[in-house]
Amino acid sequence: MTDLTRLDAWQALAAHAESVRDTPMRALFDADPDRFQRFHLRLGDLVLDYSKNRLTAETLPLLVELARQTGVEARRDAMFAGQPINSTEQRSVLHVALRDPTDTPVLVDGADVKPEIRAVLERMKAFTTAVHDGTWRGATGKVITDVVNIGIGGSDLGPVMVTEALKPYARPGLRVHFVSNVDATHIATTLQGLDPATTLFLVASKTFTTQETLTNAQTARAWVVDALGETAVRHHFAALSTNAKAVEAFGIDPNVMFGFWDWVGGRYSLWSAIGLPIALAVGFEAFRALLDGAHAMDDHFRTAPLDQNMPVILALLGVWYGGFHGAHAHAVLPYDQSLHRLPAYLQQADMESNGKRVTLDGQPVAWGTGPILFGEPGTNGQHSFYQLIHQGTHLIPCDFLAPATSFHPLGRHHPILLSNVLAQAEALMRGRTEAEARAELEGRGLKGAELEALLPHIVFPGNRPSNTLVFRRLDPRTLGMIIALYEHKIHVQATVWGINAYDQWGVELGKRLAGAILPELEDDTRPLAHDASTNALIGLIREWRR
Ligand SMILES: O=P(O)(O)OC[C@H]1O[C@H](O)[C@H](O)[C@@H](O)[C@@H]1O
Repeated sequence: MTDLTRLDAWQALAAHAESVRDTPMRALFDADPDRFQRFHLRLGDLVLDYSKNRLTAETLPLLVELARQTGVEARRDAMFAGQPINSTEQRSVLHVALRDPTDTPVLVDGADVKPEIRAVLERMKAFTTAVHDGTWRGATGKVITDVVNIGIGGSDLGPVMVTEALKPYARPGLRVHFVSNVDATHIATTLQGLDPATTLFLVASKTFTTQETLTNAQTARAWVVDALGETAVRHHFAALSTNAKAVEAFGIDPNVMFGFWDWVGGRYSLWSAIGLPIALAVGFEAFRALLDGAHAMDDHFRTAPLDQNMPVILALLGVWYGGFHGAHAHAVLPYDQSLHRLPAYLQQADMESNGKRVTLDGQPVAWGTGPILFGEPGTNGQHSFYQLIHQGTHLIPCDFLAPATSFHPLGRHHPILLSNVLAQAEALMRGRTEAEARAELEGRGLKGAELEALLPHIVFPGNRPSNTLVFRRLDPRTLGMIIALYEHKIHVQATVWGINAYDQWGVELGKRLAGAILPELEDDTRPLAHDASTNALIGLIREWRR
């Protein structure tokens, strides 16, 4: 691949960045009352305001030119066409096909994948209905009251985030739980208070080889068998996986195995059979609305011109700050308690996708790739880490998310919440100048040395960028749009940086080494041949648990 930093568009952006370095956003707003009009996009009930960014009239065309020169349109189209863009694994990347309700064929190795997708969705719908209406019962004939999804990473984070976000749509009478960590505390505390006769387990694993998931699933299986006998397994376990053989070996009835395919990446899989816990929690109609929202964003991404394309704009802003303003981190700040797991979900989606150090052709990158992503729901974050975002030495672009309406219109809560999100974005953009700070201190009656001593501490540099996503309400469709927006943002950034967003080799080494250490923890007589630190720590654990 060509060196990104040698592209004309990159060079032009570098020069442009220098020329605008001393132009604060505050001045840009003062000079242009139409700045919001110029720098916002709307898709249905979702508005992206990106006007509080370090953008002049020249910036966006230069960024869009960079997208052109790095082949953003061609690679987007290659993804939608089912080409094997995940080149290290020779796989297509087709989460977009999962939510496309049209009959337009999508070919993988010459075969249309749409009929299989439809068939699995139909089976998920039938199963969801059967659990809800009590046709599907436990081994003793009791209706199911609790569903426990056992999975980790992409087989956990998406469904957890969505079921939390869509709690207002939850079906009464059915509780959905999630167990992911191999730490026994997770499954033990989840099973406390559950009745094996009314509990259904979903074993969610694309590969069905993941150690944490299989360990938890075996524990759950033993818990069921202990209470209800071996024959109960087929009444209390279903599987969401691509690995039919391993599912059968576990003893799960193939009739309740819901399949998906290697062209669905784990962290992009909530739209597949991995979404079954979502459908069980909120009903199949709401799950379908989630898919439809994502599809609306897919259509927008596929067809909107680059300079009016939400995912493209979000992606290019990230490239702008990472490449030309020294930003290494990105904050996602949902002012919606229902989205409290969105940052956790996006940590995997973004960092596992774009935490890469070599280009598609294996050359080390000479530019920054994916940022460190973090966040907390507002207003909790304000009382925690916002200090650093306002006055620290790091530039941290922020995404604020805000629903115009709440499902819990209690007293003044929602206006107070929204006043905070708007104020934070305003404060980051405007800051507080020395003159303003001085006037404030004088107003408080301070003067002389006392005033001068406090003054530098209460100056805010401002000019700190943020995007604000405002939506009417957090319904399934809007949530689908927001998730797809981030998926495509990640895709576009990977294209510009020339990396593969769809593999995750970085998680392998730790797994391999854990495989070597496990027998050493289970048998104290095994000799140790690690580094001095690892040997000493194993020795300490052996000693302390004696
Ligand atoms: O669904 P599974 O095959 O059990 O995989 C679960 C997770 O395993 C690994 O951690 C991968 O890096 C993740 O991308 C994946 O989501």
